[in-house]
Parts: sequence; C-alpha cells; structure tokens
Amino acid sequence: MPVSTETLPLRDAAGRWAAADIVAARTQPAADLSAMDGYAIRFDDMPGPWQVIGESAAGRPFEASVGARQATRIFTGAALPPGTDTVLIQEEAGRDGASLTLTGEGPAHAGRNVRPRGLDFHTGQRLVTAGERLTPARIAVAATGGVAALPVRRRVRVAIAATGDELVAPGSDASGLALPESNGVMLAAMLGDLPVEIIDLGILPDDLDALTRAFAGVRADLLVTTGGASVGDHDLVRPALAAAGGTIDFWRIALRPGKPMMAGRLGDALVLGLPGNPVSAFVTAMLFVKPLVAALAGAADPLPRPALALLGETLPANGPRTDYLRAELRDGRAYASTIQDSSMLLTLARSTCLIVREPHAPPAQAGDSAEILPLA
Ligand SMILES: Nc1nc2c(c(=O)[nH]1)N[C@H]1C(S)=C(S)[C@@H](COP(=O)(O)OP(=O)(O)OC[C@H]3O[C@@H](n4cnc5c(N)ncnc54)[C@H](O)[C@@H]3O)O[C@H]1N2
Ligand code: MOO
Repeated sequence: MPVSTETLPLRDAAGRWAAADIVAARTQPAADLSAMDGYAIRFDDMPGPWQVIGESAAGRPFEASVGARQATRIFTGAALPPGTDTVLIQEEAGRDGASLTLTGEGPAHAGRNVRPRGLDFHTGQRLVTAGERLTPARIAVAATGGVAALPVRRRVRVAIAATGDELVAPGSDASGLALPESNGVMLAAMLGDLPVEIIDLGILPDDLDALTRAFAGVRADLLVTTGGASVGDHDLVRPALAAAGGTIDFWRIALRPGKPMMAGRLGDALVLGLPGNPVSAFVTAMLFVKPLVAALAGAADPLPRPALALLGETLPANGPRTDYLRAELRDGRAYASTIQDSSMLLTLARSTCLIVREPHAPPAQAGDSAEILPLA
C-alpha cells in the first residue's frame, strides 16, 4: 500500500521528500534590483557628473522617473528606479550635497551591479522535483517561490522486533548468558534521520505462538525483525510470518554478511527479516531497510551512494557472495579489518567505511581502486 500524502508547513518539512513538483508562484527577483549599495544611474550618462534626486531602499522604492544626468541613492535589494539601468558603487563615487561625481573606474557596462527581474526563477518554473529530498536550500527556495506548504508522504510506520531468548533490554541485568539487545536501538538510530514513526515491539521470545501473535497484531508500513532468520531449530521468524498470514517473497541472498535475509509481506505491511548477528543486521539495514524506508517516504533516488577509495592493503579473491568488508579510511586509503566476523560490534563501531567486493572478484593489490560505502 503506498504511504498517503499530507501537506506540511515549510518549518515541518525538513528531511521529507517532495510528493509532487513544487512550482514557483512568483518571479524572483520581482523587479530589477540593486546588488550593491551606491547610486542608480543611466549607463549612457557615464562618466557623470549626476544630480541625486532621491533614494531607493529595499521595500521603499523611488517611484518617479529618473532623467538624463540624474541619479538616486540606492541600497542592496532595492528596486532600480524607472529610467536607471546600472549601479555605481559608493566606493567609486563622491557625493557633495545633491552633486555626485565618479571617483573610481565606475561600472564597466550597462546593467552592472543589477540583478535583473527573474534572475533566480520565474513564475511557473519548477523549483523542486517530486521525489527530491527537502533539504534546507530546497525549503528556502520554496519559501522564496511563494509556496507556504509542501506535499510530502506521511511518516513511515516501522515496527521493529528483536527475537531471541538470550536477549535482555539494554541497561537491564545482563548477568550469566543474557545478552543485551543491541539491534533494536541500532536500527532505530539508523532510521533517525528518516521520516519514521517507530513502533518498538521489543524483544520477542523464540516461541512460534508468541511470534505469530506479535506479527499478527502489527499495524505498520514495514515490519523489521532481527534474528531467527537462519536454519536452526529456534529460527522461527519465517514459520511465524506464515502462521500470521504473511507471505515470503525471498529468503537468502548472495551477500556477506547478511545471507539469511528474508523479504515478505504481512497484510498491508512489507516485511524485512534481518539476520541476528549485529553486523549482518547493520549491513542489511544499510542496504535494504534504509533505502526501502526512503522509497516509502517518496525518495526517487533511495539507494546508498558508493564512493571510490584506494586500498591500503592486499585483499584475497572473493567467494560467490558480494562481500561488505568493515574497513577504516586512513589518509584516503581503505584498510579492511583483519577479522570480519559478523558478531563483532567493536570492529564495526571503529569502521568508517565498508569495502564492496563483487562476487568472485580476483585478488586486489594495495593501491587498487575499490568501491566503498562511507559510514557516516
Ligand atoms: N547451519 C547454518 N547455520 C547458520 C547459517 C547457515 O547458513 N547454516 N547462517 C549463519 C549466518 S550467515 C548468520 S548471519 C546467522 C544468522 O542467524 P539468525 O538470523 O537466525 O540469528 P540468531 O541465530 O537469532 O542470532 C545470531 C547471533 O546474533 C545474536 N543476536 C541476535 N539478535 C540480537 C540482537 N537483537 N542484539 C544483539 N545480538 C543479537 C544472537 O545472540 C546470536 O549470537 O546464522 C548463521 N548460522
Ligand atoms: O551472513 Mo552471516 O550474516 O555472514 O554472518
């Protein structure tokens, strides 16, 4: 089901994506305006002298016509009085009462120091294209274009469930074999700069009935689970999804880490079942959850942007899965961590990029160029 749209005041629209083209309701600038403080003159009267007959300030124009060898005082952002076409900056002018003389080089051509009407944009011109993110500059251009409210998708409702009998809420007693749950807070943090409403389903046990009940009650655009995605006897996410009336579109992809990822549907919700290993959950969230949320929020270009970096060290040939290696960028070179175990959060926390290795990539040498995904 597509996420419905709403209209938000400019102040509330930051970080959303435009749900429709945003079109200028006015021309900017609305008239020929001065770009500098000085004197509005007719270029044909160069090199002067002139008689100053009035003043034009931003919002307080000089309405009368300016004749030959006449000038007005003018300030930045003020409309050029009728009859003038050029601004002489005050650093190059001498003023004595009403008399004005040229003291510097003066403007080189007609129209100098003038922002002509429509320099920025015209009424009817597209300012923001549907599917573009509403960055601060795009919100500002919409405001200048006379648009007060912006069409966006409503916040995407993302339900997040961690699964596993060993897990306890972060901060609670984690003695013995209890493991503090970290995927839920990590996912919420990864979605922190996206327009989401998080529905925290907490920690669900490795129990088919409990999982089925929890899944059946989900009201969201997207359900994200972590853990229980693999082939063990306690990996119950897929059977529970089926028991709750959901369907599975695919399970397992040629990715390392992240192989047991699952995608499916449950009623109106899309479902992404991420592996439980924290690094696998991180990588699949980066490659699938974030882009899917951005797409649901209306992004035309939701995928992460790879960059290029030089390798700091030799890398062995890759196997059959696309590999995302935790790595650090130092002096513009990417160094992969020695151990790439998908349980190791400290290595991930210290990484500043992932090196992307294509399936069956041959060995790579130090100094070779490699695709990376920067980790902000
Ligand atoms: N025989 C096979 N075993 C495994 C395979 C396989 O193909 N054949 N795949 C391995 C791969 S690859 C991965 S990845 C893991 C993923 O398994 P699950 O998604 O079923 O994850 P769990 O078994 O539930 O947990 C794995 C690991 O991660 C810890 N975990 C889980 N959830 C959290 C959480 N929310 N916060 C912190 N840590 C969490 C959990 O305690 C486990 O240690 O399967 C391999 N096995
Ligand atoms: O794919 Mo698992 O995610 O390698 O550890």
